[in-house]
Amino acid sequence: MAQNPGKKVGVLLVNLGSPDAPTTSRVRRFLREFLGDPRVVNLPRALWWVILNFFVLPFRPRKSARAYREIWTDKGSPLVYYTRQLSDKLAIALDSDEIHVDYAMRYGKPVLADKLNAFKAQMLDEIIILPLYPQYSSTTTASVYDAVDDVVRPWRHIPSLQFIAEYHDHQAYIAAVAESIKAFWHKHGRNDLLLMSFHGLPAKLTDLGDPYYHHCQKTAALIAERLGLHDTQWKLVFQSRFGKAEWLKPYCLEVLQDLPQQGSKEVDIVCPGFAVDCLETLEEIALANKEEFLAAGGKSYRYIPALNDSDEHVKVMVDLLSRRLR
Ligand SMILES: C=CC1=C(C)c2cc3[nH]c(cc4nc(cc5[nH]c(cc1n2)c(C)c5CCC(=O)O)C(CCC(=O)O)=C4C)c(C)c3C=C
Ligand SMILES: [Fe+2]
Ligand SMILES: [Fe+2]
Repeated sequence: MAQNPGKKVGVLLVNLGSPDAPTTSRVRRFLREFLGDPRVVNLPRALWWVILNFFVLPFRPRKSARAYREIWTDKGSPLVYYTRQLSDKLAIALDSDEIHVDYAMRYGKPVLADKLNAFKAQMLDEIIILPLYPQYSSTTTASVYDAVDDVVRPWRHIPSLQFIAEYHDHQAYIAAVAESIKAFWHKHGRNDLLLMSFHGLPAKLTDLGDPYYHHCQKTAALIAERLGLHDTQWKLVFQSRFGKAEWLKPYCLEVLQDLPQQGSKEVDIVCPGFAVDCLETLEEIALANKEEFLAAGGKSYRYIPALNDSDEHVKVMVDLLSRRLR
């Protein structure tokens, strides 16, 4: 990759994170850190502290741990495994002594501060942070910015810092997702309707200036366009609602429960907002929601995997970085 000779650059892929193990106590520890982040739950602190400690953490971890056990592998959490693989393969693809590639998690391990401090010890000239969130949200991307800021604040010498804020309409990303859908259809045949499901957010965040909803709409429309789909052949939905407030609509589960009565008994579902497979895709979408759809009268339901550590995904990362490295 072309870059200024002698300039040492660190590239850090950052993903959300997972518990260390699918047990109630480890999931509780993970959720305490995750849901304690004011970017994720933006309620008055004292009120949320009471809700979190008395109504969420005593109950949710048991249920979530059960879900994590459904998708846990001998290599650990799929999210952490695929992120590590992607990072390793990106390092090989960039093939440069001057570019140091690593990965970290916003919550849990590997700890973001450890990875940034390791970059500091290597006396890099520049650090590029690439959050693995194609669509920007204050709840995810901005939280990575906060965490990086917390780490570098005490440093005397802060190198150039670049953040890749989003890539929701990046040509290589859209093409990679569309091609992965085409490849799936080529192998398994094609169902009547394609659902594109994105992680949800509290709806009020859009009014407060969070562009996530618009990014998801744009990503989905571009993928549909690239696949040559008519409006009746695909639908955008939002999954993983948490709590009682209104989240972005339409809700994935409600749509799936209604579709069979409306005559759509066959669906394929893809989650373009998830760079790699995780609890929310493998358990909620591929397992739990499938059961609900079939119970509501659906006949065929297939989950199309995330880009994960595929060569095509590595190429997306190289393409995203190439302009920054030049
Ligand atoms: C409390 C509200 C939540 C917001 C807002 C939220 C936004 C958000 N999350 C992701 C990506 C992932 N979320 C994952 C798990 C997960 N998310 C929430 C809650 C919110 N997410 C919870 C409570 C959990 C934990 C599991 C559970 O108890 O249900 C994951 C999976 C992690 C894994 O280990 O596999 C991902 C990935 C995005 C992209 C997003 C906003 C755009
Ligand atoms: Fe989430
Ligand atoms: Fe979920």
